[in-house]
Amino acid sequence: MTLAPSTIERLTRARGDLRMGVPVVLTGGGGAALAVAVEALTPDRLADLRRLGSPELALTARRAVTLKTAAYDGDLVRVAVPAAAGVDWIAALADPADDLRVPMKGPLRALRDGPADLHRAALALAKTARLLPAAVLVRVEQALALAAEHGLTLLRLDEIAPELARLSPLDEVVAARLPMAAAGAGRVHIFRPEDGGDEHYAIEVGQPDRASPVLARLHSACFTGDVLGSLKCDCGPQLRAALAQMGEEGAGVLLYLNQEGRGIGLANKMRAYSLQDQGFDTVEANHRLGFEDDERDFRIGAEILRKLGFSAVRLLTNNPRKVAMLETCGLQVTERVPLKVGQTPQNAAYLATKAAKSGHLL
Ligand SMILES: Nc1nc2c(ncn2[C@@H]2O[C@H](COP(=O)(O)OP(=O)(O)OP(=O)(O)O)[C@@H](O)[C@H]2O)c(=O)[nH]1
Ligand SMILES: [Zn+2]
Repeated sequence: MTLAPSTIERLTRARGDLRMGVPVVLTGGGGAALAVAVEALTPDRLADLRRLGSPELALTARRAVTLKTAAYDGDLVRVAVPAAAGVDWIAALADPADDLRVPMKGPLRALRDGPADLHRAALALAKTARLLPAAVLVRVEQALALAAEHGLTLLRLDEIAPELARLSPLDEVVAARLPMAAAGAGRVHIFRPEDGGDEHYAIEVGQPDRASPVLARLHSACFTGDVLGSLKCDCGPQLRAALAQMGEEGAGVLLYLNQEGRGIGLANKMRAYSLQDQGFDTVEANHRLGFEDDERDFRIGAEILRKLGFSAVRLLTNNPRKVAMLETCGLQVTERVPLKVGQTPQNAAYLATKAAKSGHLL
């Protein structure tokens, strides 16, 4: 009988739990803790956690810079949650929305004793659940009994670490013909990751020859640009120009990767936009939220290309990192084809920041 969920299945379940505000039990390094995502933390849950121990707030080192708190654990900080602090106090540390209005959040007591592995895992899970990278943890003794009694998902660090590091296998679910304005002979393939993550799409134009380099674009989802015609970025015009060029050449492959907001999700991207309205640039906004500039996993694109039988590409991009990552993943990039469309007065500063800070070629 193998009815019990596997590690990958429990990981998927844990992401759902975190999004709903349900605690997840993490064990490893000789200890155990209950973790709740800050974004979904309610006063009742916080009170329940306090009955078990002293809550600690885990934030990334990026967020710690804005809070002017030393990140003793390198990539993260553990802040002691005072007895009088409520959900609002915790949320204000995790979410930069009110940083400018309420700049003084301290004094904060950053913890430095003991390992931070459980906190690190909680932050990794929150990120993959597309939540703010912030979690409240309470150390517990009887982790197994607690999980069993309350029906909580239990994850052992040694079993989830390899899963979090590796690329989840992607399976093609279905493919169907799709005539498009830009390219009549289109075919859409849907790929589904086994870890319950977002599906990704491949749009094949014509019948590209697998024996020679294919004109390819790895396009990250941008709901605001692709669908709404946002003037803040150049995504929509890039998407249409790439399909048009494939249509003109009669062959190509466009991957539409659901890595909205450079991998932070649409809600967090909108939080970043709101910070941009306060005067921060695209990179600073990500950092204030606690993210890296770019949280995308480019291995996904490489894997889908390989699954479709492609080993060499002419890549439509202005981003040298995409070229480098594809090559690291074993795909040959015979040519970088520039894609310069969609410049507007509203996105000039955004594109200049990408060139100055993220190495994009103007
Ligand atoms: N976090 C964040 N994401 C943004 C912002 N503006 C656009 N994006 C996202 O940035 C990504 C842009 O994707 P791409 O156009 O494929 O990638 P790129 O790195 O710009 O490279 P090329 O377009 O290939 O040159 C999309 O996922 C957008 O949703 C922003 O201000 N903040
Ligand atoms: Zn965009």
